[in-house]
Amino acid sequence: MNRRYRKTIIAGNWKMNNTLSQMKAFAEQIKPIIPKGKWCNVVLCVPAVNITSAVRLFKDCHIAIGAETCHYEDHGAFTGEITAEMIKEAGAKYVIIGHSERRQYYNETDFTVNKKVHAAINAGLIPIVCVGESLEQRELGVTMELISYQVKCALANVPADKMRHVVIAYEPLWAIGTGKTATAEQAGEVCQAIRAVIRKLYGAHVARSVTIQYGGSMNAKNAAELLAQPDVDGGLIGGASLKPADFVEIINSANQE
Ligand SMILES: O=C(CO)COP(=O)(O)O
Repeated sequence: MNRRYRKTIIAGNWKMNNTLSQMKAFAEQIKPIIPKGKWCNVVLCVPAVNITSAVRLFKDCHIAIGAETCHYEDHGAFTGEITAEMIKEAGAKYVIIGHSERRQYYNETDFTVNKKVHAAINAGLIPIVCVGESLEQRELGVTMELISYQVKCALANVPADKMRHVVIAYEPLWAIGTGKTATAEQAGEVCQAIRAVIRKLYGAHVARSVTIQYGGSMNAKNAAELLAQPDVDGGLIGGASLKPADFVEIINSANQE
């Protein structure tokens, strides 16, 4: 019922996959099968070099485009990096911030995640902020504390009126690319806890409006069950977003919710 207050967002995270020609082939395959009168929002986050082409290629089928990271400064001597404004001008609407692979391999910290969230908002992009615990942390029983800490850090000094344009993605590290999905109950429980943190920070009205996704081995088979959880408002999908038929099946599951 609360879904009326917020958007369901199915977002693919292509990571370092799909060249321009592979993306063109994907677009050809998905166009005839993607549902038309959809009400969930569909996003593909693609490698930065392909953002402009992706915007053009997927316009007809109403797929919005996102980047996979951005820098937190608005310009400067940061060889190889790109700003949120560059992403925005390239035509993207979203940017993933703080993905666990960025945290693990590129020294992304809760502090830089917060700076990037601000950079994204200032540029007019919707940040998809990733949080999630490792298997060790889950086994130690500190999942909720950790998630709460990550959410609070990411949203530090973000004013309430900007929260309508912030998406949180709960991605347990042990479920990413492993084929091991969180149970619907586990996903629902943590997404509910994230909403409770947002409620404490911003009040019930804002908490009700924020889209919270689940990510981690979501696929055509398990999507419906995960998306049936009242606090799971969509998915951030890696592997299955590379296959047009599977991705469409996930979109169809979301449309039925
Ligand atoms: O990291 C993810 C999305 O950001 C999840 O990846 P998989 O769906 O491949 O597990």
